[in-house]
Amino acid sequence: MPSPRRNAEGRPLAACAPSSSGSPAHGGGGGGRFEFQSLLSSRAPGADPTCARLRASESPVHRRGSFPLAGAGSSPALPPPLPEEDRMDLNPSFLGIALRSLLAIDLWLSKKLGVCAGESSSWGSVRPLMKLLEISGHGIPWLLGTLYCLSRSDSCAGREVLMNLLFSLLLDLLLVALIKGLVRRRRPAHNQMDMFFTLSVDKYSFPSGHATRAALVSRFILNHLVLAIPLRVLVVLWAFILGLSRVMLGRHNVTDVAFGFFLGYMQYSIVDYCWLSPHNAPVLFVLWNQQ
Ligand SMILES: CC(C)=CCC/C(C)=C/CC/C(C)=C/COP(=O)(O)O
Repeated sequence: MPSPRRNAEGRPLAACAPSSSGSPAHGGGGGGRFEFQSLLSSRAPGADPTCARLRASESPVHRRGSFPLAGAGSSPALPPPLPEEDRMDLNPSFLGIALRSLLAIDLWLSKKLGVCAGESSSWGSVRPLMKLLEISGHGIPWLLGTLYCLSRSDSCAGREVLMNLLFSLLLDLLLVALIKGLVRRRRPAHNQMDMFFTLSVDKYSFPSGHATRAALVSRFILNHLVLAIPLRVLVVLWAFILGLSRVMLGRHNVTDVAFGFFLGYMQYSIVDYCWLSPHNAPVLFVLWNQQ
């Protein structure tokens, strides 16, 4: 006898749940993915409390007079209670519903905004410009640029700021790689994996490394460079457009970028708190000065 279909948590799906595995709507599939599939399974009629009530009332065991009788002339026997895990499925928590709704909106909006995901997309002609923007937020140019400026800097204050920028960029790479490896959310199905120089964890999309870098670097620049107002506005605009371009290119969902901005912003607070100076990290500065 075929075993019943189960949802992402391994709980049995009701018979009226639509079959959803392997559909392109689920982003190409992948082990443990928490996307439309779990959304459908929890909203499937079998998991919906209203539907469950309806089905229960249609069920032969619930029909008046059709219960198996406990004994001749006695009252009808009660149906056996549902197993614990089924009861949990029939009563999804408010948080669960809110998260699943957010996820559905996220996937829908990200697909709608992915207008440069391919050359044939509606804004396909802007794709080269978006890819240029992608390079402006890539880790390699930022790391190499900071190292180059450090090697050319002849003031103590300049070296201190650059040393901290280098520390920020490395911390960012580490944290993003760690979270991507833990969360393992696949990139959107409409993404073309044609990015310049990626690490193995970059097959995952949560959070967006470009968004974390954009928020971190722009906050760093605004706090440590004396810039005229128009240039400050330009820095903020760059960060915002870079984040938006990740979704337009189809690289990310909106929540990857939103969380990336949040993480980058918080990373700057960490850097600011642990600010490296010749007083608290003399070895670093002495070593660099000997270069
Ligand atoms: C020192 C070291 C390990 C440098 C690696 C720099 C590097 C390859 C960074 C990857 C940058 C990248 C492609 C991030 C992915 O950004 P998303 O916005 O697509 O998450």
